[in-house]
Amino acid sequence: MIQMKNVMKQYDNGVIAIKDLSLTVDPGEFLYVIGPSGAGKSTVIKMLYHELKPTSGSIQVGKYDLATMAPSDVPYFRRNIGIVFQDFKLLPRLTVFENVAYAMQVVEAKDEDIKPRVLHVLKLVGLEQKLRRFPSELSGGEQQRVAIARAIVNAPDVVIADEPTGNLDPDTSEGIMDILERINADGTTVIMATHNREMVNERPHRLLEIAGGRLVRDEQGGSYSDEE
Ligand SMILES: Nc1ncnc2c1ncn2[C@@H]1O[C@H](COP(=O)(O)OP(=O)(O)OP(=O)(O)O)[C@@H](O)[C@H]1O
Repeated sequence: MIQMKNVMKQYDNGVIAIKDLSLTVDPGEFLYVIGPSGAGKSTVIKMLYHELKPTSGSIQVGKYDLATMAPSDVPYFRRNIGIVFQDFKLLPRLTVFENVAYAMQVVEAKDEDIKPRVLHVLKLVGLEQKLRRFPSELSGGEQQRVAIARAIVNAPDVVIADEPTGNLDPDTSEGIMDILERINADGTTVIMATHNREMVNERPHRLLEIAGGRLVRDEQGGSYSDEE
């Protein structure tokens, strides 16, 4: 379902962030991407959702070849991928309900489908009581729940999360992980970059470690020790 082959990424300033990365992810996997600061984790994540293009090599996500995808295909590709950021990136002037509904409106979902689906995913993340709140009236954990609801509202095959618990305290992070694992248990592939050692060790999943722009470890249920 996801295949990266000999991917290299060089930024305009000459920095080679990813040197030669090959990787296959099967449908329904839960994958952590770990590594020290500057290792290239965000670069990989951004290439997977086509925010960045590889300088060379190929990336296949579902039926899309991201190196050659026509611009007109990008919205269709994005529909099938949910993205969660460390800083939530909610629209501040929209309510909880509207933030999630907006993700369906941009892919031109039918009006009559939007309300029931948005209510369903907000219930799934435990926010059915806060539909009319604005992001500024929510805790960080609640904002991240809205962001996850938004990421899954179009029923994507893949959810990609870049440090989703990076701004949250340990208890709140547990709640976010519970939700991501529940989504994964329903069949959605989850790919998550993280620095959170405890989380990785307490909830073992496939572990990819990147260092200096290369994949240095790919291990099912691997642990993340202090030396890394
Ligand atoms: N827009 C950019 N332009 C130039 N260089 C960049 C850019 N973004 C990242 N880099 C460089 O690419 C390398 C990899 O960065 P990346 O953000 O992918 O690392 P990371 O593993 O996600 O780090 P962190 O854990 O700190 O978020 C670093 O050397 C970084 O300085």
